[in-house]
Amino acid sequence: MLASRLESGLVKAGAATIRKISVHKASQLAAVQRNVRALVTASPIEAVSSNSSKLPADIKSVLFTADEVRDKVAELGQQICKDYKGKKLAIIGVLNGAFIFTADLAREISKELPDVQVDFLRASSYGTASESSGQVAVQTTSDLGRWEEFHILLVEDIIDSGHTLARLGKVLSAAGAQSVKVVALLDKKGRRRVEFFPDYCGWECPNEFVVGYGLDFDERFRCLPYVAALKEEAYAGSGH
Ligand SMILES: O=P(O)(O)OC[C@H]1O[C@H](OP(=O)(O)OP(=O)(O)O)[C@H](O)[C@@H]1O
Ligand code: HPA
Repeated sequence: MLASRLESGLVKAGAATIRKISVHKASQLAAVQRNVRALVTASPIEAVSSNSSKLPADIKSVLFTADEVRDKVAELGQQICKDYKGKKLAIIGVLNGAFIFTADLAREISKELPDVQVDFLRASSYGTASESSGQVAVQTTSDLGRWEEFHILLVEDIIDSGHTLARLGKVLSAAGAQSVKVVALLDKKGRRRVEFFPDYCGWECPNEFVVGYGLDFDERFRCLPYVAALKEEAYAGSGH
């Protein structure tokens, strides 16, 4: 009798424990499912940018988040589509810094203007320093004469001293395109050495050395999904 009461007590206690465990497991499972869903639906960009504790050591702060950059690129793309409707448009990205901006902008523009053509040229004046040398080395990837019937939009990540775009303007106007305009994601107006005004601009940029979304310091940080200010100590002595 005692044994059977004990047994039934244990069975009841066991059932309650199992119920408790299953409720606990179910809520744990739901939490895991929620996390997995969030990871699957969030782009890698959102996953990184929403967690500021994951900023790389040399990064001071995020100036423009991945979401803000995406919205800005969409806005610029829509404006460009309106302005170039019915025209033969070629967008030419300035390597290396504008490689991500050019790719994103091209996809945005091609929603409305599917015949937009894309090319790149390389311009470099900084080397491993953070101050422009003023000597802009330009390399084209194709014969610029092919753009004679096109309206060209140069795509830049940032305008700083203005040396790069002043030089590229001269190179491209010699190519005989229908028109040459410039879209820059960032404009550091306060640092101009040569007068230059972009036709389209994402944001005015504070006087900080910025990296991410294509922009580098000494070839680092280009693939960050946001635009961030570098800590001064990271570039101290390099001239900025
Ligand atoms: O207005 P400026 O003073 O000329 O500076 C702007 C240019 O400087 C950077 O390029 P960089 O020469 O560093 O080469 P990169 O694009 O390969 O990083 C940037 O990507 C712009 O192209
Ligand atoms: N960051 C990266 N590249 C640059 C900058 C900057 O602030 N200014 C000019 N080239």
